[in-house]
Amino acid sequence: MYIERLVLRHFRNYKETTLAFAPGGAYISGANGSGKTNILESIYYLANHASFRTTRREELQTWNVSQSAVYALVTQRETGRQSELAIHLTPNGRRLFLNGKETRDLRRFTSEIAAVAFHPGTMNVIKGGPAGRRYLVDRGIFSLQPEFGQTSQHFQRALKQRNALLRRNKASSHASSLATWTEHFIETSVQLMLDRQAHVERLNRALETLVEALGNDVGLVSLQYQPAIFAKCNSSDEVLAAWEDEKRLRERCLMESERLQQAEEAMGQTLFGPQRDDFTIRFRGRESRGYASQGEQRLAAFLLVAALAIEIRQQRGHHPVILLDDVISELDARNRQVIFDFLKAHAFQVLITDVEARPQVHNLSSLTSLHVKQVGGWADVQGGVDLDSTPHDL
Ligand SMILES: Nc1ncnc2c1ncn2[C@@H]1O[C@H](COP(=O)(O)OP(=O)(O)OP(=O)(O)O)[C@@H](O)[C@H]1O
Repeated sequence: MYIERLVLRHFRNYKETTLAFAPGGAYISGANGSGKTNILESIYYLANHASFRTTRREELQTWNVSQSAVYALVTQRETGRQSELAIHLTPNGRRLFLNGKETRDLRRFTSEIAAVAFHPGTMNVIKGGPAGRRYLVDRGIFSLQPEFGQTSQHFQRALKQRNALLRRNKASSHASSLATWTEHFIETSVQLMLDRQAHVERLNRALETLVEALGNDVGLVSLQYQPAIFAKCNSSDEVLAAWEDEKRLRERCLMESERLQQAEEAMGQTLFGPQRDDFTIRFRGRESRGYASQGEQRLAAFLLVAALAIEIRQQRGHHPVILLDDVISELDARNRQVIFDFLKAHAFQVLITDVEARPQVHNLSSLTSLHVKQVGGWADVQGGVDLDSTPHDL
């Protein structure tokens, strides 16, 4: 799919702006702070219902404004079918609209649009702590299976409830409700872990194919899932057996809950489960955080995003939009070439931001040029596809 038209209404520093994009995408230039990333963020938000730089929805809305919206007219490349998607941000939450009608069917909505982003924060998956890696994996699963949102919500609720119980002092009813919530927590944990494991296996297969197709000795990137419940387990046979039998995974969780019971009661929080999981990212067979150079780490992080894009295309049947924020100037010529080779090999729509307008320098002539500047505190966009060539009222 590609975005043909995008309307931003009171989204960050956009008051009321309509943009038209070519199927190949756009090279968006502008000074620091002009509003380039805001365009990419709005598309990512529409597709993923989350921003890649904040968890606070209010931050996306123009300061002191209570109603904001992002609209997109998207075209499915394969069939030419068009649909109109919108997210309204209100003080009571977000509302989704598909072809002008409000919908709560997240699966139907997200089947129309997909987007992946590579931005400065993506590097946290390698340089930062486990939370960033869990986020990368969980968001990846959500992009492929929107129903994963429910799995994750059920798990978070069970964790919150169990933590609340652990914090309360021991009453006679406490033990039985803790046992009930432990059982529920383990049930939701096992589902989450199985989804994570399946996603890692899928991504590793995609990475292998991707790296082979790119050739030129790019270097293999792979992920290894490290569930916290196995941290004290010395037998790899036991770990393998647990992945093959859900019952054993449950038993392992229960063993951990018993082992950590006293510590949990003393600290008033859950000390086992997937909220403590981690993933190892390997580049050329070695742990990338410790061994890979800055450039190699950047390349590894990009390849993880690219593999997800390929998986989305394969599983959902359409091409996601690729959002590259502020990363081109950070790469050396060789790594840049890897990215451009990847983009050339697939018919993705790509939006690239850069402080300077230099699509020709990078041989990206299929992209139209947009330039963003601030006028009176608002973003103003010049250039791009002629709006009259896509006559639609959004
Ligand atoms: N909620 C908001 N309401 C109004 N303006 C906002 C809001 N959030 C951010 N801004 C403004 O948006 C601008 C930042 O936009 P953006 O992050 O897209 O910049 P950029 O062009 O990508 O910059 P850089 O090149 O530095 O990455 C800043 O001027 C900031 O003050």
